[in-house]
Amino acid sequence: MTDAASYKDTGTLLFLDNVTVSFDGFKALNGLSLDVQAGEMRAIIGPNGAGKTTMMDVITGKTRPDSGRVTFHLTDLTRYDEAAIATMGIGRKFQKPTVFESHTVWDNLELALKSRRGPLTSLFWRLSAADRDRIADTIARIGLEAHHRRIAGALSHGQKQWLEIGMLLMQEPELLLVDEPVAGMTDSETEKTALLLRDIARSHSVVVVEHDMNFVRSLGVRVTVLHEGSVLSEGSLETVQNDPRVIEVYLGR
Ligand SMILES: Nc1ncnc2c1ncn2[C@@H]1O[C@H](COP(=O)(O)OP(=O)(O)OP(=O)(O)O)[C@@H](O)[C@H]1O
Repeated sequence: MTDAASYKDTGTLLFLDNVTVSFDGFKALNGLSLDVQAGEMRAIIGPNGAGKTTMMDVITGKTRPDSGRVTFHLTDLTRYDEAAIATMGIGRKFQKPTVFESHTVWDNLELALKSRRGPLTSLFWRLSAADRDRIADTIARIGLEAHHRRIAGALSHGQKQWLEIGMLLMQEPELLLVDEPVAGMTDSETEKTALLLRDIARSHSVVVVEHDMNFVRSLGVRVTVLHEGSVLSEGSLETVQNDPRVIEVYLGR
């Protein structure tokens, strides 16, 4: 049985198969293989330059690999562009929040919902009661009930990050890619973000890249350590933290 077949049998949602990406001869990803199960939340850690961002770029179609395959539900993503991949159900949240600062929390979520339905529809389209319920539910989920009429620009950094996660949820992605969500957050915001992602992971698959080990610990999920463009170690946070190779290249520095 090939690798691909065995992954399929165990419910793999996303499979990076021996992916290599070179920039001017330098291999940012070097034979990277990784699988994420349907319904799983996976944390990706690794030192600066390990290839984490490049990996996200390859999954979302921003960067094309030199070789290897990236499959989502057995569809080879390397044949599609960013817009098509987003439509297939992969949503990405970049490190810096990109909310519409001069719009309210509610309007940001409404815009995210409309943009999913396409520019032409959104010109004439009115919110249904079900749409309003979805926006209200999402506001509750991201903990911004008391702030829904506030201008996004007036929110704290953490609240903006949660709003952007909410905007991502409005697009109903099956898989969320979340890049360093707690960078710059207070401890209390970090704890709330872990709870939010754990809640989201009950109904979505999630890949989260993060440097903050306390945050990764509180997620309580399988961890993949990247180093020099490939997987160095994988398992629980405790397992990878005790792996001598990880200690040498990353945690022990
Ligand atoms: N467009 C590019 N051109 C040239 N080199 C690049 C390019 N993008 C990334 N690299 C290099 O590829 C390597 C992997 O970069 P990448 O950003 O994926 O790492 P990372 O794990 O996300 O790091 P960090 O934690 O610092 O964000 C780095 O050495 C980086 O300098």
